[in-house]
Amino acid sequence: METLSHAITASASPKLSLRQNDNLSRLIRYSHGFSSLNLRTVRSQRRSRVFSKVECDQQSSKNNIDFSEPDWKSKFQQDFEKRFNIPHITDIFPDAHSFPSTFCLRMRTPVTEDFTEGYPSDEEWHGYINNNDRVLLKVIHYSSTTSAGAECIDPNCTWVEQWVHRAGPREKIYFKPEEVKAAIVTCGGLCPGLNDVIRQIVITLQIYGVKNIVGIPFGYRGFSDKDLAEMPLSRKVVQNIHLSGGSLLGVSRGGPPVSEIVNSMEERGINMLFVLGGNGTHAGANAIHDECRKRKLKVAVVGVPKTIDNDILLMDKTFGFDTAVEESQRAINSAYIEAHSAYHGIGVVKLMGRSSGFIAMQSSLASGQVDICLIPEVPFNLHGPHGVLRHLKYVIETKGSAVVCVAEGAGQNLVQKTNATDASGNIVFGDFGVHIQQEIKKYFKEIGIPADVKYIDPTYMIRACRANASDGILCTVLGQNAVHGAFAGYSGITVGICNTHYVYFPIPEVISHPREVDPNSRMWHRCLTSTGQPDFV
Ligand SMILES: Nc1ncnc2c1ncn2[C@@H]1O[C@H](COP(=O)(O)OP(=O)(O)OP(=O)(O)O)[C@@H](O)[C@H]1O
Ligand SMILES: O=P(O)(O)OC[C@H]1O[C@](O)(CO)[C@@H](O)[C@@H]1O
Ligand SMILES: [Mg+2]
Repeated sequence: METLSHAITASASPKLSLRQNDNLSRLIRYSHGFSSLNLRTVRSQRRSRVFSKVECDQQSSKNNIDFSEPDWKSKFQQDFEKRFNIPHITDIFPDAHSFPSTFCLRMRTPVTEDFTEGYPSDEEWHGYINNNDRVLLKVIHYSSTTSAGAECIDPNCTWVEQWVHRAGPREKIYFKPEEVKAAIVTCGGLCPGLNDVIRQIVITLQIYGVKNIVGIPFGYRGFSDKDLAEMPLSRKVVQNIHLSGGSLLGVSRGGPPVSEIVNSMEERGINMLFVLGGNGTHAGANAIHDECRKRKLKVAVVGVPKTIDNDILLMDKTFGFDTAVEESQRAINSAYIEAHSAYHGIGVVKLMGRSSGFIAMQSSLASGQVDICLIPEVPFNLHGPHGVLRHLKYVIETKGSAVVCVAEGAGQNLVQKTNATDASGNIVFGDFGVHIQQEIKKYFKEIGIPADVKYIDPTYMIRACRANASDGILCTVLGQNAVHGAFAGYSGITVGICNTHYVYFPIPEVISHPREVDPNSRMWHRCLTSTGQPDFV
């Protein structure tokens, strides 16, 4: 189905200025409420077309939204509620029994006995979340589509409350702890905090009374590779794992088809699966959830979004991102010291972030030492009167040294395509860091100004480390909430932080496309204010 946003971005007029790009991105957001879309397509097309209001109107009618109808807002909200409904076991097992929760913090001792005499509970305790509790997804009321970062639904930017489900322990649970076999799997690239999340999932499962907990080694591959044995997990095993980075279970890209994964889950008797990973992993988790439903299996599949790239939609941030930004400071500071101590020193730092520039933007903001920040979401020229190199010359002439921070995915139109993909099918990028370093050297040679260029690529150092305190807390809450969601009978969901509150999202809504830096957002504008860089097109 061609979605509204898709259609908006579907055709082209090459090379937009930063301001034009801003307009387009604002209007993409403008349509976002109605549809999901493939952002890979949008990103490549986003720079290629200016959007008109007439077209928006045309498209909105295509999507059965007529803003002139007096009740369009309630229709939108009903549609939103449907989209953000979180799948529940009772959807396929209407007669599924629920039980009083075994999760009760008033219990004096952890559950170690069998439940032969019934489940322990404390009727006085009121620490549960009501299933009807909701959290506001958007908290700003923009009065105009021209407001910075405006995310509008209709041309008047009408305030429309959008509610999502609050995460946390429920009073009724849909799994008997003694019948649960829970499995945890970590997929994709490494990310600070994976061990913290594994640890909290295990600890919380045990508090519910689950004894059969296993780790699946090396991502989805662990479901199919007969040489990889599942790892029994307990509080004792995970007690100190958060003190080091990486994943106790190991990670991998690629892996078996979904049907094989579900076959393996059936063979092993897994009825709760916790999946830690990024957008690819979540696409897999959702497919596993669908397959389990197709086979009428009473299984809860719950995701915990993991990515240093911060490219998962709708959440304040993903765990590991803060730590990656913090680690990046060392690279930027080294680049600054090298550049500052050299005659006409230029430090270039390349930071990870496959298709989203969040790490580069936030790291530049945090350091205060960056003069030019280049991210994939904002087009730029290297050469020409408004190009990066001309501005670099100006910085050298006025400040004596400069620091350039580039995101891994920036400037891909300027480097040779690799035509390679990794085991999961992700495109392997050309090395823009090396390219810009060479271009800077060439340019200064050509104009006859000496320049001492130092290139730093910290690569995996920003993610192969232990989570910082703030990520540690985030991981703790997300891990616990993942278990609460599974026991509450939800499946095909993921946990997130939304306006500082914790929520459950249906998986498809957070991965319909990778989240990107909005060039019209206040945060990008703040970054520009901080670096002092101009528009490079
Ligand atoms: N559309 C999909 N359907 C099913 N499985 C998928 C899909 N996309 C990716 N996967 C599987 O998910 C796993 C992880 O995917 P991927 O390597 O893209 O990492 P990711 O979860 O996006 O994390 P990262 O942020 O580190 O890239 C792989 O095992 C891959 O096979
Ligand atoms: O571990 P790999 O496959 O080299 O992955 C690198 C990619 O993973 C990430 O760290 C997370 O998606 C990206 O920033 C980076 O592009
Ligand atoms: Mg990914």
